Amino acid sequence: MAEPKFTMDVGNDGVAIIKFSNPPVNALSIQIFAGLKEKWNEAAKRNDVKAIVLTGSGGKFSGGFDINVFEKVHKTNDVTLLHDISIDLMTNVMEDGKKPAVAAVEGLCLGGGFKLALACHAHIAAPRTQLRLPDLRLGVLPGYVGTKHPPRLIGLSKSVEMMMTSKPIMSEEGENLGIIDVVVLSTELLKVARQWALDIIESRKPWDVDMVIEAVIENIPLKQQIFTDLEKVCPPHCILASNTSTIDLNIIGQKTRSQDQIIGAHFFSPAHVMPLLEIMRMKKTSVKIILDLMAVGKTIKKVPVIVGNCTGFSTNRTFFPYTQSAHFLANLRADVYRIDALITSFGLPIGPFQIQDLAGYKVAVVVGKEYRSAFFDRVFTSKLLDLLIKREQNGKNNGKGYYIYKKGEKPKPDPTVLLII
Ligand SMILES: C[C@H](O)CC(=O)SCCNC(=O)CCNC(=O)[C@H](O)C(C)(C)COP(=O)(O)OP(=O)(O)OC[C@H]1O[C@@H](n2cnc3c(N)ncnc32)[C@H](O)[C@@H]1OP(=O)(O)O
Repeated sequence: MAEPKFTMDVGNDGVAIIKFSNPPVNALSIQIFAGLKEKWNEAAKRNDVKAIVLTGSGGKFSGGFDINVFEKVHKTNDVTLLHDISIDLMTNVMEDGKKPAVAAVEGLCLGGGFKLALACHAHIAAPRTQLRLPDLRLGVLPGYVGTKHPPRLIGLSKSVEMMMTSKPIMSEEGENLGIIDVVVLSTELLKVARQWALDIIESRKPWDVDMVIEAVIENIPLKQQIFTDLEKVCPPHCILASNTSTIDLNIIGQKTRSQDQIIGAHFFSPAHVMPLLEIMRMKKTSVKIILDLMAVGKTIKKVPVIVGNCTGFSTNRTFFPYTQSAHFLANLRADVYRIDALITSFGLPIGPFQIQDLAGYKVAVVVGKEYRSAFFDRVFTSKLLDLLIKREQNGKNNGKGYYIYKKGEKPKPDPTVLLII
């Protein structure tokens, strides 16, 4: 075999093309991993490099890990030959890199080569490129990022099929499945990959998204602490989202320096059923973070709607006066069950008091506190919930609320509630 070679050409547009060569099939030896790591670190440090394109030479991306090394390991039992530099390269250097990377693959993209491509943020392929995880055929489990990225990109069943059968798929099928972003002519491969990298930098295309969603109870100091901690451990491109339904994001992010990364991702209960995803942006939230969250929302088949930032955002700002009106009427001695019945006969699936039972009263109490502090001159304060909590009623989660909940039975009004009113 000829000596492995690496080149890095940095264009005026800030895209570094890193090319590796190890004829005949660009097999991944320890020298290749070490050389790629060196080039990647150089690209990460250089101010004139904004993004990276990774490609193999000679019309082949890579035939995978150097199988001669496997043979040596089998013969000698010396597992140190399988140096962990490859894992370090793919997970710590490439995946955690702060600059977007695009893989331009053609011909062969097998085993470790496929995983090397998957560790990049986007994947462009030439026609009829072979994508394959042949690891099991060699008696090893697909390592590196091989069990992590395929399930995220093409779902569990197709990934397991690829891993268990070691059968290849072609780049055209990969594009249909979503593991390849686009298939382009071999002559266009580098041009398209380069433009893709620039589009990621300019926020015209999303990165593979890193995202954290905070979903603790509506408690300001707790949320602030969580975001201060997240800022220390998450990379700068990571979406730092809060599932708050109510608290102003400026307050949540007040103690961080990462306000451009902070955004609201309000999933509606029950989150696995309700399609709406309310995306709340602050003035400082970056366009890239908004676009990335939109892409995540669409990927998980939600309906993302972008709204501005204020206490209650858009849905709870509308919903809260509705609940308040119901409580106002109850305080005028209207029958809570009649209110719920009228609302359901109007066409809503359940009434305001039953919704409160489902959400639990603790949520209603903390949310009410936020509204009182933000809109103190226009909030009606009812004692009803406090009185119910004193009677150890907390809605559906302890079976006792405005309604009585028993397994297998429809909720029944609790007539003693009317006595309190
Ligand atoms: C942990 C990691 O994720 C583990 C992995 O990466 S597992 C995946 C390891 N890779 C593989 O299993 C691929 C094995 N190779 C093949 O299937 C086929 O060789 C191929 C499809 C790449 C090419 O097939 P074909 O065009 O018919 O050429 P073929 O004659 O087989 O190979 C050409 C040369 O490349 C060498 N070669 C192919 N793959 C190689 C590899 N992965 N490592 C080292 N050498 C390899 C062959 O030994 C041969 O060398 P020679 O000319 O000196 O005899």
